[in-house]
Amino acid sequence: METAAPSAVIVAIDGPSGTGKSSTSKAVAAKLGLRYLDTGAQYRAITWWMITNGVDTEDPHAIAVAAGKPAIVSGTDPCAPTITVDGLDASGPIRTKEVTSKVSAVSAVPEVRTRITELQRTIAADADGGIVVEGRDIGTTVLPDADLKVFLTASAEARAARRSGELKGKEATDLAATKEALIKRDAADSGRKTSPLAKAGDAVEVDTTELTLDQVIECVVTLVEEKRAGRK
Ligand SMILES: Nc1ncnc2c1ncn2[C@@H]1O[C@H](COP(=O)(O)OP(=O)(O)O)[C@@H](O)[C@H]1O
Ligand SMILES: Nc1ccn([C@H]2C[C@H](O)[C@@H](COP(=O)(O)OP(=O)(O)O)O2)c(=O)n1
Repeated sequence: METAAPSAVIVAIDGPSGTGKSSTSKAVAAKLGLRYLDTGAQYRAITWWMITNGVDTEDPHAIAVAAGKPAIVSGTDPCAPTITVDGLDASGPIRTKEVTSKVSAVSAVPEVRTRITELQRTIAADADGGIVVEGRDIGTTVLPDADLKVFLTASAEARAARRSGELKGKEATDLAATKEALIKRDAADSGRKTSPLAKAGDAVEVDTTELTLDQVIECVVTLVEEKRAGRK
């Protein structure tokens, strides 16, 4: 596996849904002049492609056969991240309830993980100044040599409240249903055989339940700066 230039810092941020991975990673990357990669968006993009191309998302064999077909391209500017599938802007369609309900099944298929993991490693290796990569298995599988690994957690109540606040006005939602869907997705992501959601042994765990987003961002920025100082 190729690695980025020695001065570059690679930060892996993992954790379950609603713990603040995306918001924290984007802000940390923007503050520190790093690139940013949302790996969940890539799994959502391949799921959207399967749905729109008539692939049965409950058939792992059909998913495996199609896994190499879509061209998925991620733009890594933390101030304006983008994702396209076969040249089409997928940033809106990948956030629908349908994609959210099917993404765990699609991302559990080993051929999908191999394909997307390769893309992620290439993007990280090409990020000259360094990158913040967020997901579920970045510290454990995708970038096990990352300079800093952070594992974000928060209570299911806090995570559901954050998510339903976000969904309001877009698609009908209620707190109990959001919490139930979130717990179901956590269980599927943590229980799959290939590269499950897990904290790496050398990750710093940050419980964000009682923290504001700004406090979490500050905490991670400090951790990155400490790592950089330690390498000098
Ligand atoms: N510490 C926090 N306190 C309150 N709200 C937060 C916090 N962290 C994130 N949020 C909000 O919660 C929602 C989900 O955050 P997000 O970064 O998308 O989480 P994840 O990527 O882990 O699913 C967003 O609307 C975000 O603004
Ligand atoms: N590194 C990753 C990132 C996401 N996934 C899968 C599992 C997740 O439920 C989905 C969607 O991830 P995403 O980060 O967009 O989800 P949330 O923002 O937490 O709702 O993708 C994965 O398997 N591995």
